[in-house]
Amino acid sequence: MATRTTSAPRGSSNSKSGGSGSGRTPAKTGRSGTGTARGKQAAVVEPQQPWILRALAGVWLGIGHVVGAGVRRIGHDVSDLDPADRRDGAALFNLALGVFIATFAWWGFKGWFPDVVYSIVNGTFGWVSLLLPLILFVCAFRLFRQPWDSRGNNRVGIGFLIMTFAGTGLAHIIGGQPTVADGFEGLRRAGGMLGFLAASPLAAIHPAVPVIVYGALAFVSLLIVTATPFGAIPRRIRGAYEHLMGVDLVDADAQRGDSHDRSYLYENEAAVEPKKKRRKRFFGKDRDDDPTLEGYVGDEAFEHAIVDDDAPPAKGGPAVPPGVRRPTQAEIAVEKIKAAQGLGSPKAVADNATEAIPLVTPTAALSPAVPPVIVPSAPVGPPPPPTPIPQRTEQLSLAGDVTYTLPSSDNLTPGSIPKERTEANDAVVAALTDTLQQFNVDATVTGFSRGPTVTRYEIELASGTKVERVTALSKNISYAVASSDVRILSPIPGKSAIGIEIPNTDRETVSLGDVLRSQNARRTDHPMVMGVGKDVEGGYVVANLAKMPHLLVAGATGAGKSSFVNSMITSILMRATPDEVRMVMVDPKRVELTAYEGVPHLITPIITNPKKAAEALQWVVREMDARYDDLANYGFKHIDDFNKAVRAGKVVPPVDSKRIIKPYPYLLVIVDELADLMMVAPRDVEDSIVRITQLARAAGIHLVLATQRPSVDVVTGLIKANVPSRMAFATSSVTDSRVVLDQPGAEKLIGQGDALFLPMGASKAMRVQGAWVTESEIHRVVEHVKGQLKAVYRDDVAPEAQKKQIDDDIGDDLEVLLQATELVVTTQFGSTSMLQRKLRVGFAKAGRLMDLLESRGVVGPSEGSKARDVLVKPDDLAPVLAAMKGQEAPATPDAHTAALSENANANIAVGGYAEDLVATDLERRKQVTEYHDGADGIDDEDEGGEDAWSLTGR
Ligand SMILES: Nc1ncnc2c1ncn2[C@@H]1O[C@H](COP(=O)(O)OP(=O)(O)OP(=O)(O)O)[C@@H](O)[C@H]1O
Repeated sequence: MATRTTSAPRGSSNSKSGGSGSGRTPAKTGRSGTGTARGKQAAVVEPQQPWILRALAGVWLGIGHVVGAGVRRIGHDVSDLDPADRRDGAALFNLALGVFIATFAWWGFKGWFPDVVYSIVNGTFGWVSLLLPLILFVCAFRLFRQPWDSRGNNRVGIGFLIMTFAGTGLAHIIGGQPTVADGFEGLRRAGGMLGFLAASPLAAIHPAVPVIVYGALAFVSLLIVTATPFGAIPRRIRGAYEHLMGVDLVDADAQRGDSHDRSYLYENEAAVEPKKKRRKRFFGKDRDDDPTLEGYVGDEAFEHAIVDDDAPPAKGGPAVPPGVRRPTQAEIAVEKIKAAQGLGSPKAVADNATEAIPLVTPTAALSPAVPPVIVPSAPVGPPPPPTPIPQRTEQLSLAGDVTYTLPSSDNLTPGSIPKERTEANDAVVAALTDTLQQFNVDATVTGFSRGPTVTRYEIELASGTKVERVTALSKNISYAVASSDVRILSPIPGKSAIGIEIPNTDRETVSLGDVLRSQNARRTDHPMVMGVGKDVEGGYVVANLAKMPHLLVAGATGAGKSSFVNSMITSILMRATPDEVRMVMVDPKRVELTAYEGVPHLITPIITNPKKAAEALQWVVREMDARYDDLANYGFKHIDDFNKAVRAGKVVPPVDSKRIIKPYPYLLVIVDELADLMMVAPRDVEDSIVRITQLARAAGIHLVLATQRPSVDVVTGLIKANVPSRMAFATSSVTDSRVVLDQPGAEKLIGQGDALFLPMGASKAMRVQGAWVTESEIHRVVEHVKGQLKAVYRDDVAPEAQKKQIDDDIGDDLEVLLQATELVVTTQFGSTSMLQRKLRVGFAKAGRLMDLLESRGVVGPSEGSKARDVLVKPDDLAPVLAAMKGQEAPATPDAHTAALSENANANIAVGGYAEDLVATDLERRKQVTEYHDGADGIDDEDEGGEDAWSLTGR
């Protein structure tokens, strides 16, 4: 692409970023560590080494830095290299070794030590050892000047190795193929021992074979060292000719403008580049430092598998008069967009911009003269019209001929029209491009998609630019856009681009009504579908709770959990009848879910007591077992199949059973603060949750667990392993984010409904802005559903749930206190020692029980060693016991009768329910629970193959 060929010079960018440190991750990190900090450490001698070694290393490095500073100033000055990138120690070693070999190989120095080394080097490589100093000098030069270019350095090193090997083979043939038997002198004058070993086996076939093989290998090694692909050889030869003869063939061609390579030169204004630079390029010298080399077709072939396929001007295109520069692709692109903007048609602008964006050069994009040609990647449309959600007539007749209408969508008000692009976005684009430019990162902002809370800006890198160079800038970007909540996605899933998510200074609220009226929400009438919110691209996100199948919602206080839970419950109330979905709500905070008290979808009053909540979870386990028994007895794998068969009349109870089999509704269990439950009964709660989550999917039972304390003692490993879908709102620490999502990210969210949604099966979390539903909307919906049906609660879910809490001072002693009361009242004898004996408790406990009895008015005050007066008559025992249990009054059979008749009046089938009141747990397992009112409601068609979540169009 032109963006790449015409990008800012890599060499210069690297050289200029020196000193910043954060401007890039050094190339050597691939080998030696993770970035600048590590690079800096690498220059420091390990502390455990003896001081003498540290001192020597320090001296060596000091000399290396001095020599390196000089070498970096030769020619094109690269002395502002980042200190963390330097590899002066290694470079100095190459240089010193080269000088040392040159002393005897080139300058004939004598002495025992040079003689020994000479024998080794010359005996190994023959006369090729004459080239070794040169090779080492080149390596040292590269290491001093381009230490960050590890790939380039490796390439040159490998090229030289092959060249040396091939050279010794050829030298062996040229030197007359001496053998070991002829003595070492002969080998030294040829290719040394290495040449002998390399060439003699091939020469045994035919003397021409090693010449051909090593000749070819030497040629290839030359191409590798100079980074010349085969296709670029003619150009290099032409460059050599030009250099030798002083003719500027390249310019002449460029003016004709009819070749691929020449087109590049037009784009890079290379037609006017000084000859000196082109000469450098030909010799492969400084190619990484030479701005004109960037993108030179084929130059990078050894380093980059993908060769740029930029569209050059067509062959034989219109000639450009000498002296007139052909417009670059980028300029053409910008002109196109300008023209489209002139038309005033947003579509034309978008079309042309889409076409043009890939062609915009960084220079064009960064130039203040040219406005950033950036459009939202996915143009955002207006919210769905507030048309009513279609009524689902087939599901609305409840058992007993009750007509139930779902709440009208008018109850949920439409949100504001989302904006595609605002001034705030333009300001951020300018700040981003400016930051990239300042740090010489060869990348460009190619587009953005504006979501309600954050906008994701897309950055494309030029060929050869490391992703880390952008990610390392995260703090600078935060600084530039004045936001601490910058999140970098590398890459954006499914795109070769880096995403930078930056909060909108002008954020928008996502109305639940809009989400539920969106296309995807309308496409299915599955009763468990909820409106989640909007993603970063502005698409509506809806999710099927039945497919999740269990969800963990976590986030710091005030991050938006309760609002999410409200949206979820309201979605269910808007879309499902009580026959389709029943709910158990646990709200230890006591305030969050009170608005839903009395909705007919509840099977028990909202549970606020954590102890009762733990019991309710155990009830859910029993309910699940009962459903499983039914599935097993009738041979079904999923409750949906069972329900289908029931509706088709294919499920017949045993002849002697009075049971009426009805479809099971989905059961949604919502816990608004898991931490409170885990505090009172961690083991029981965890056991129940794990059992439910492992099995409940097939039974149509789904859990939603919300917590503001996503620590490991609340969201234990076992719970996590079994709750596959996660919704993370802003967390207070990265640790919390890891607990919820197994990855960081949630700590960077900005609260107020900003969330990362990781549904089951998704590998990457999706950023969404949660749907928002106001209290008055909730009130309207709840009034509608309550106005049609009264809630019919089961007693056995959380028997004490609707009753008063036991007094704190009784604590865990309720059972024994009841026994003591019974004992004292029936015997009318208030003695502590009697309690000790009869209840088998210690003196201290018996004394405490007596104090409790006194505080409840059962006995009088202590009278020394005498027994206390008993103030309650045996006839009044029952109300006293009830009061101690926290009950208003003892439950009477009449209360049940009244409830049952009320249900009957509401035409709800209560047969199963009445039976359950008398059934023991054991019997229940056999008989199968039928707390539900009998429904014919789950529309199974909608479930096939549908994902747990999906994005809609707008
Ligand atoms: N989806 C949303 N859209 C807009 N604003 C929201 C959204 N969700 C939450 N907020 C804002 O954030 C505030 C706090 O949200 P919420 O009460 O849901 O937080 P929470 O996580 O439940 O906190 P806590 O744990 O203390 O109850 C809300 O009062 C509202 O102003």
